[in-house]
Amino acid sequence: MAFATKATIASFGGKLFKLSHSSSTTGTPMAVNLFVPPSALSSSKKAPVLIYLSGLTCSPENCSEKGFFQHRASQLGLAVVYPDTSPRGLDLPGEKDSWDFGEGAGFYVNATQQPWSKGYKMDEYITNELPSTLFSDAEFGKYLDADKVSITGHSMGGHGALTLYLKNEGKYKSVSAFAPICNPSKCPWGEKAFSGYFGAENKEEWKKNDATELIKTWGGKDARMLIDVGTGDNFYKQGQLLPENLEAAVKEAGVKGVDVRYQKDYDHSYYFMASFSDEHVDHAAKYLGLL
Ligand SMILES: N[C@@H](CCC(=O)N[C@@H](CSC=O)C(=O)NCC(=O)O)C(=O)O
Repeated sequence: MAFATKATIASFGGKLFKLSHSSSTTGTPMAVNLFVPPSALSSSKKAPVLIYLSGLTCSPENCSEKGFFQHRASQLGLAVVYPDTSPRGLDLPGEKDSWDFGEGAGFYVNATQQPWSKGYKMDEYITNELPSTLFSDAEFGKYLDADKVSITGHSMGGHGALTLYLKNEGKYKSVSAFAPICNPSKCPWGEKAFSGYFGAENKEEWKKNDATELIKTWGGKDARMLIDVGTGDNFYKQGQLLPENLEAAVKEAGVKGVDVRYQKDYDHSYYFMASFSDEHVDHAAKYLGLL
């Protein structure tokens, strides 16, 4: 059994499994939460999967506890995977010095610069190791449909969802994001993270990991992309998110199927997330054949 089960919690008629496994990509134990809907628990029908990527400082707990994805996912028969946001316990110098870099802030990239290249490989972990380990697991694989996967996320995780979707055309059926960082090469959070993970001068690597840059050369026809941003979000007001830059790139590149919505007065918190999580689950469900 690849996963150790730390807790099994009843939620909206399904089960939330709090799991841990040993990752060869990060070189650490990794926590992950998995919600299995009642339909998959009580029959042999496998559930399509939505991967949710969390923001800065988060663990798998934040969204499982207060994102309310399980509400609609349970009704529709969708499984939800809540991974962690970075390796933990590598003990790299400076790893815990700030809340927006290092532990809890892996940015879903493969770091190329020392010491972060030792284990800060969250792109590889989320794209390959975690799904292949889950889908082939003797206990949990039987619940999950490996051919029907979508991705979503919040803030740093919203950017992770956008970039992993754009980098891996066809792997995910759709993408959505809440208050995503849209153009990290141009905002303080992203400049700090990319300088650390890739090096301040390595702008080619920055481009390959920036959603606004990636969409300029994206080859797909229909982006199936939903983005919500709150107009009362202080991080939006401070220029950390820059959704307008993404919208401009979408327009210039002629990409179809991108819906960016500005939600009046909503902030950056999980009150915002929970208010729209049903709609993001519906967006995923539409392309996963559940609606
Ligand atoms: N500690 C910080 C605030 C950190 C924060 O707001 N994190 C967000 C994600 S921000 C972008 O990735 C979050 O999701 N926090 C967890 C939560 O449960 O709200 C500060 O002091 O400003």
